[in-house]
Amino acid sequence: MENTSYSQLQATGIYKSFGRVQVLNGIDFTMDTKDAIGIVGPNGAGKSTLLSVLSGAQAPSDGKIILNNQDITHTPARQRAKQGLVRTHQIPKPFSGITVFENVFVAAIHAATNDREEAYDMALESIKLCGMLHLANREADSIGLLDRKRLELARALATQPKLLFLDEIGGGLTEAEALALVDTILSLSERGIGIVWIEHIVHILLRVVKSLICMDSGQIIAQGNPQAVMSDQAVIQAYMGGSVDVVS
Ligand SMILES: Nc1ncnc2c1ncn2[C@@H]1O[C@H](COP(=O)(O)OP(=O)(O)OP(=O)(O)O)[C@@H](O)[C@H]1O
Repeated sequence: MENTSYSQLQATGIYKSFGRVQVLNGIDFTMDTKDAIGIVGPNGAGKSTLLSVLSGAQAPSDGKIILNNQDITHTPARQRAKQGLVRTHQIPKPFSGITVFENVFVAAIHAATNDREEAYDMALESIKLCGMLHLANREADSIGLLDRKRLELARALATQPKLLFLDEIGGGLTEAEALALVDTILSLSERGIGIVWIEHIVHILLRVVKSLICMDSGQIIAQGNPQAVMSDQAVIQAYMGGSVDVVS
């Protein structure tokens, strides 16, 4: 599952409003398969909405999204997944009534290949990578939160992503559980999958990402070296003067 092909995503002048509420306010964002980027920011900053717009779940109100020199601004999420742009969700939503393996297989057959044998192999490798082989035949409904998060990751991996967007995949986990996920995510980055990870547990995030973006009120207020971003005055102010957890 080594990702050898290069992919570049470029979003410029992204705006998104819901009715009168302006949620994204002129975002410029560029990444490629070499990147591991974290996104932080206070609640309501627009982080999840940005991932939705980049992955195609929601259309921007204005702006342009280019993937490998091709305009995908109006390309639906399912098509973007086939092009290698995939996101996980804050609240994992496995298909109920089927097994862990079947959940991952469905993802592979929908986004990666029409060949059932190939989809089987992709699903198996994704499940192994996420340390879930022992749970492959369990009903997806019956597993705990950490394993549901792993399943969310395995389903995303089975689509053979080039750029993977993780939305608070550590949320709700204990410290030890979140650390267990870090190793898996690091191995994906090492395999050449570009990672964008929104996470409130910053010291966990900083174990993986090489650069950090802080958003507030629909804008990027700081970006670059993670430690520099977390000690930036505008970032500290955005967290309402409170100190930001950067212990690593
Ligand atoms: N579908 C929607 N309709 C109306 N408002 C929305 C919709 N989706 C998001 N919003 C609003 O947009 C703002 C940004 O939400 P978003 O979830 O992107 O923020 P976030 O930075 O990811 O927050 P959190 O860290 O709490 O998850 C919030 O005020 C939210 O209520």
